[in-house]
Amino acid sequence: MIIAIDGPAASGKGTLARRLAAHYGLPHLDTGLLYRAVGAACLAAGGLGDAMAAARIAHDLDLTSLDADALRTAEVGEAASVVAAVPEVRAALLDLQRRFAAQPGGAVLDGRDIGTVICPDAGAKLFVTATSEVRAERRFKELSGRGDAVTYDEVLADIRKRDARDSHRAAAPLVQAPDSALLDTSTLGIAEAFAAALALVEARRAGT
Ligand SMILES: Nc1ncnc2c1ncn2[C@@H]1O[C@H](COP(=O)(O)OP(=O)(O)O)[C@@H](O)[C@H]1O
Ligand SMILES: Nc1ccn([C@@H]2O[C@H](COP(=O)(O)OP(=O)(O)O)[C@@H](O)[C@H]2O)c(=O)n1
Repeated sequence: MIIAIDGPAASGKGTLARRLAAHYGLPHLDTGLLYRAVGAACLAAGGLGDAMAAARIAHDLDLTSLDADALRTAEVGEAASVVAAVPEVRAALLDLQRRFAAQPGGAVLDGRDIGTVICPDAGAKLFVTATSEVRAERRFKELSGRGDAVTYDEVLADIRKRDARDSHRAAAPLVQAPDSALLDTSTLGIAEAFAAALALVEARRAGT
């Protein structure tokens, strides 16, 4: 079974994807990390202005060398969102994601376009969301907890700007797939959100 999980920044999709993958014994791919890795490499190479350089970096991306912790900063999130709007970058990352999804037994992938573009035939699709204030609070706690010098207001502004860019770009915009189940986690803790996500996936498996 392929489980596709999409949603805006810090909605909790990665947390749910990891838990669902552990529950079903499936491999998990955090596709945001791919775009973060391309964004970080562009920053290191001098900037985000060269779309073709970004596409080359995406094409040569080595999945085994991703440093997830180093990539989860606000600055890299913003850079990821900029390079993610480049169609050639998305095209360069397409096969890798589809191959991951095609593993025997299935996989869990989370991102922005999994249910719409990468795995349109996924057996279960979730669109995870929460209010921007709740998401900013969660991301603020996460980033300040690891020692990043950010304020709540900066995180909220960053999330709003990134969501707007991700939703309004021409290439694979962030949009809920019509056949996905909506899960709003604004008032749910992690355990409650996981229980709700599991119930939605089980309902899809049962064909209800
Ligand atoms: N339902 C929830 N309640 C409270 N905190 C949550 C919830 N879901 C996720 N979090 C926390 O919010 C932060 C962002 O979650 P994450 O799963 O990384 O989101 P995303 O993958 O959508 O960016 C993490 O620190 C995570 O532990
Ligand atoms: N499938 C995906 C995953 C991420 N992305 C881009 O990559 C950025 C970082 O994604 P992420 O999932 O790591 O971000 P968070 O939701 O964790 O903040 C997003 O803002 C999107 O611009 C995308 O375009 N498509």
